[in-house]
Amino acid sequence: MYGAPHAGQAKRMLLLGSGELGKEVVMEAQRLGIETIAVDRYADAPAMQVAHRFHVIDMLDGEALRRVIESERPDLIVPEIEAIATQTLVELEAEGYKVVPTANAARLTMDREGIRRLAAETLGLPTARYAFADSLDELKAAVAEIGTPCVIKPIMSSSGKGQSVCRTPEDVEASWNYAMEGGRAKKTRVIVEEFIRFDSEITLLTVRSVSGTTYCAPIGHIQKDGDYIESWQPHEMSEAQIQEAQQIAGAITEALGGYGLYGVELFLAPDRVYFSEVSPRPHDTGMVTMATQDLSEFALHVRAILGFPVPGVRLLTPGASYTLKADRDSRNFRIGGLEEALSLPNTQVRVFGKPETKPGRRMAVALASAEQVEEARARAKQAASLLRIDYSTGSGFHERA
Ligand SMILES: Nc1ncnc2c1ncn2[C@@H]1O[C@H](COP(=O)(O)OP(=O)(O)OP(=O)(O)O)[C@@H](O)[C@H]1O
Ligand SMILES: NCC(=O)N[C@@H]1O[C@H](COP(=O)([O-])[O-])[C@@H](O)[C@H]1O
Ligand SMILES: [Mg+2]
Repeated sequence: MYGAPHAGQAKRMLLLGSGELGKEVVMEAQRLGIETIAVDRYADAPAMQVAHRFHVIDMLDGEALRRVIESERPDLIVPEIEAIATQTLVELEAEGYKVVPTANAARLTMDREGIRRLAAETLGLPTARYAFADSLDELKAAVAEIGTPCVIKPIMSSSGKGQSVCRTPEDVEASWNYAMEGGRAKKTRVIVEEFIRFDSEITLLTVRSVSGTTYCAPIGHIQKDGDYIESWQPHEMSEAQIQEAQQIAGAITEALGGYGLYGVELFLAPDRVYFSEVSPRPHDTGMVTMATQDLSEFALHVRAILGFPVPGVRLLTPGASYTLKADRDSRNFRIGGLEEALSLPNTQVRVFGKPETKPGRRMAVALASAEQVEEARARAKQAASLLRIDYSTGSGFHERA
């Protein structure tokens, strides 16, 4: 039981990170009458535009994080990105705050080392071979140990930022420099991973709730430069592969605990399924569920974290998503082509409302459903290709249509 938003007995949810995924979480929470507070490092972030109120802080600053949380006293703290002062979340949880799914899950997934060591060393799950390095010299030694090609990533980054494939020992320095520019936190540590030649890769959305653990139909996806551009559901897999994937997802999510939706990333290789990483929150490739499932990944997350039942998830139709990305820096742009994109049957568009473009920044996504996955993929791709970003060289003032 809880009261109305803004009333004394409201249930308050505070999001740490306010991107496109958080925006949908806020909207789903509001459907259940929750008071929502969005936090991020910049103003006008997508979730801030739909939340009851917002705060702009550096979420890696533990003191600033504590101040905001103590001033809002939320019932639920919902991490939406990785780069947060997670040690402060661990302390706040010990003081009685509820962190979703748990503060430890946020802490372990914040850097690639925590989650990789848990998966590979504690749980014995199959992963790419890996090593860590804190300097260029250490990286050279790590690459020699793992061999080339290998993938080099800052331990704290997401959406492929700072990630590169190192094909020969001569590439190591360029990979190191790229990682140093791309990491989100001021950390110099990187992970080197064996390059896995997989047939395909999937996200297995896994929901932990009072009703137990439920798996969504597998989502296939394609990544470019470490960031997703296209996803579809269901991804065709053998029964044996599905069993293997669910076993891995069950093991890692049980170890992280709590209630909520997890996005478990897996590589499907001819000989086995590899664990790659896991988000203790809705996943970008899972945006497709807005077009395919009775409950989207966002609705599922909200239900689970509020302690409500999730008796099951139904896949209503095959579907696909395709992203629209910017290619340059601008604060003065317009997104167009919705008339054309939406003229395609069974197509939807989400425009995130980010105030600024950057090279590679995801600004919108096209969603489509169809009787067959391939048809949905073609339709989502076509819809996204009809969307466009116009970069005005005009006055710098917002133009109002
Ligand atoms: N060891 C590997 N072998 C082969 N490909 C890899 C490897 N590691 C990563 N990749 C490719 O790069 C993509 C992004 O890697 P990863 O998920 O680790 O990065 P990320 O920055 O955490 O991305 P996101 O935040 O979008 O999940 C993977 O989905 C996969 O396509
Ligand atoms: N792969 C993780 C992911 O997709 N996260 C989503 O992107 C936002 C950051 O976008 P930005 O970098 O464009 O601000 C995050 O806030 C989250 O919604
Ligand atoms: Mg990933």
